[in-house]
Amino acid sequence: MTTTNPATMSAERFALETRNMHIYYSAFRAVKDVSFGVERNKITALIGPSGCGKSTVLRSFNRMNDLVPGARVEGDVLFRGQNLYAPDVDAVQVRRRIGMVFQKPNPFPKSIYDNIAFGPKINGWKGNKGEMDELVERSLRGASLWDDVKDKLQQSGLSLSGGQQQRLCIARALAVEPEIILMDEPCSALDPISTLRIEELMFELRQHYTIVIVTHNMQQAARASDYTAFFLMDADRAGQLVEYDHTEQIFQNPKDSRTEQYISGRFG
Ligand SMILES: Nc1ncnc2c1ncn2[C@@H]1O[C@H](COP(=O)(O)OP(=O)(O)OP(=O)(O)O)[C@@H](O)[C@H]1O
Repeated sequence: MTTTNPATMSAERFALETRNMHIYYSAFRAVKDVSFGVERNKITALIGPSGCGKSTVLRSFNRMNDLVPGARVEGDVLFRGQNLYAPDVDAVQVRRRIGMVFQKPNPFPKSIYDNIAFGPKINGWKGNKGEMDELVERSLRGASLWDDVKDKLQQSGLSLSGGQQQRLCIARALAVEPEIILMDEPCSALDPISTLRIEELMFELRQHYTIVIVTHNMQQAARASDYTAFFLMDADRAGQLVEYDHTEQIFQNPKDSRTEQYISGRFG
């Protein structure tokens, strides 16, 4: 049967969709009237000058803003066609299906193995030890870290290099089998080689997951994303979406002159 309902069609195409989304911190409107769809199994980069609301938008995608007193979202944020902010939606379940990797690698002060096993366990993991071993291996392989750590799974996650710690955090996110991975400047604390490794990893992960990344690094957005959303503050300091398109289009032939000025380094 062909689907003709526009809401269902957009849920099939988009992993996430915002419609007239406004985000406030108490009385301050940080993000104004943002509407766009995040394509499934693609990498979408959010770019724009400091303070334009990139992280705020990213955090709205898995209800991380709920943890900030005074923060509130208006409008719709749809995940599989369902409003993430509907009263019957459990934010903890949302965060299981929409994982997050932060700017600074933040492994738990536990063994490498337990860093991975922790999430599934608190989510009510029912398997046996052998199955957990498999899940740990699969997650570490998924984050391209298995070969580095397979002989030292009981060592502390904090003993790894910065780039390895970030891949451990990605493995930890994968362990709870999310559909979407949000990354907030995941490479800003890493050296160029570790950065490239994470970018290669993102390309691999794209086969199975949808990725949204906030980055300050324009080269990174240009080389490592499929779609780019460019945000800018208006006169009231509220972040607005200026342009959203294929990354190639944004970087080679942007429609809005402000995008052109930003990517050519004339402001921000
Ligand atoms: N917890 C908070 N409480 C109050 N205001 C906040 C909070 N977090 C962010 N803001 C404000 O919301 C606006 C958007 O911030 P946000 O961190 O989303 O921007 P950004 O584009 O990610 O910036 P940067 O690139 O510097 O990380 C800014 O004016 C910021 O001061």
